[in-house]
Amino acid sequence: MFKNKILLITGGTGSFGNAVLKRFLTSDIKEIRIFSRDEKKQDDMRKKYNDKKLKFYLGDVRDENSIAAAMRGVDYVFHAAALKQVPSCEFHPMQAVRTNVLGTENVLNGAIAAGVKRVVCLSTDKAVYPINAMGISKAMMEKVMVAASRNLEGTETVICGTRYGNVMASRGSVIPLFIQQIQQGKPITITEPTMTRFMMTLADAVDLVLYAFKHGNNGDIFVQKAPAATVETLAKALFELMNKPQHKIDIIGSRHGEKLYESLLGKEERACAEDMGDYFRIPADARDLNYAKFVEQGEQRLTQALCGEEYNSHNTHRLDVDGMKKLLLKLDFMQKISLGEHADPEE
Ligand SMILES: O=c1ccn([C@@H]2O[C@H](COP(=O)(O)OP(=O)(O)O[C@H]3O[C@H](CO)[C@H](O)[C@H](O)[C@H]3O)[C@@H](O)[C@H]2O)c(=O)[nH]1
Repeated sequence: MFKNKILLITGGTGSFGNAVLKRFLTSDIKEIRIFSRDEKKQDDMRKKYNDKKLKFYLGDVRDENSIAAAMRGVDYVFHAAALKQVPSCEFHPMQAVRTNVLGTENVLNGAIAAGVKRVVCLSTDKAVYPINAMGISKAMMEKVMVAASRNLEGTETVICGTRYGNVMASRGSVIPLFIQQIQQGKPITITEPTMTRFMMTLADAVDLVLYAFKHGNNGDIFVQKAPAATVETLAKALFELMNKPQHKIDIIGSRHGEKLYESLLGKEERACAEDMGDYFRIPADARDLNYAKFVEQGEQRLTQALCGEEYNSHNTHRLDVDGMKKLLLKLDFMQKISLGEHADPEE
């Protein structure tokens, strides 16, 4: 199916890039281009995979020229390059704008100019009703993506997106942190016990992007249905899996730009979203910029949406401690930890 095809992954040295390319390396794809600004990680990947299908492109999504060079001949793009850390974006919001918003514009322009067939842009639940700079910049990224998708008549390009929640056990996230604290005999630091987060594995995130890749129409955003848990439930599940039921907890209060729960679909979006079983598809609003529709006429369906319910980590399926343990044990990382072995966070 991928014979003679070339895939470009922006931000390809990150955990998503590593996970997705493992799936493609075993396909009949001709070439996978890893585009990133991290020379050291590229070098590590080159050695680790040692595969002729992999080509490395040093560049930055902020730099159009570097994108143009990498895009030549490309068929598909997964756009994963982003500044993702909430705290650092909070202190440097213009850096988030440059990479997440303007960088996306550059990637899309480059892809359209090069005649790329499909582009999937990766977004996050933090882009829904955003309150922090990272989420705001990703919400703008989605708007840039949807707007670009409206101007593709006469081209071969399809541009769509995905939104996913926290990736369980990703580097720097709460699961490896709690595990380290437990292993070191230190109290675990809970921000707010009732705070909920969607629980997704890295494999789920890759599946979602591949689903969007196969099924996406111009301007669609795909969301995976996922369970959620409170931080307290997560902590108890880890205590039980690590045989430390009485481990001490410190409550530290929430951090910069944090929400009590995350939303994967706003209520306005949920009313328009198509339920596809494991996924929701949010189609782009197909109306044109006819001002009368916005100002004088309105639309019944959208008015109803204002009274609807969003899809968030408080109202999705809620995991109890046993459910959380089961999900955690799906991760190789967690299986090793529960056996007392060393394990690195999910790549
Ligand atoms: O010491 C801690 C750290 C976190 N948490 C809580 O654990 C949950 C998850 O925290 P993470 O830090 O794992 O994830 P966040 O939801 O805060 O978001 C993180 O993951 C995102 C991607 O999903 C981005 O990378 C973001 O920058 C990064 O902060 C949150 O409720 C948080 O308050 C604690 O209770 N104690």
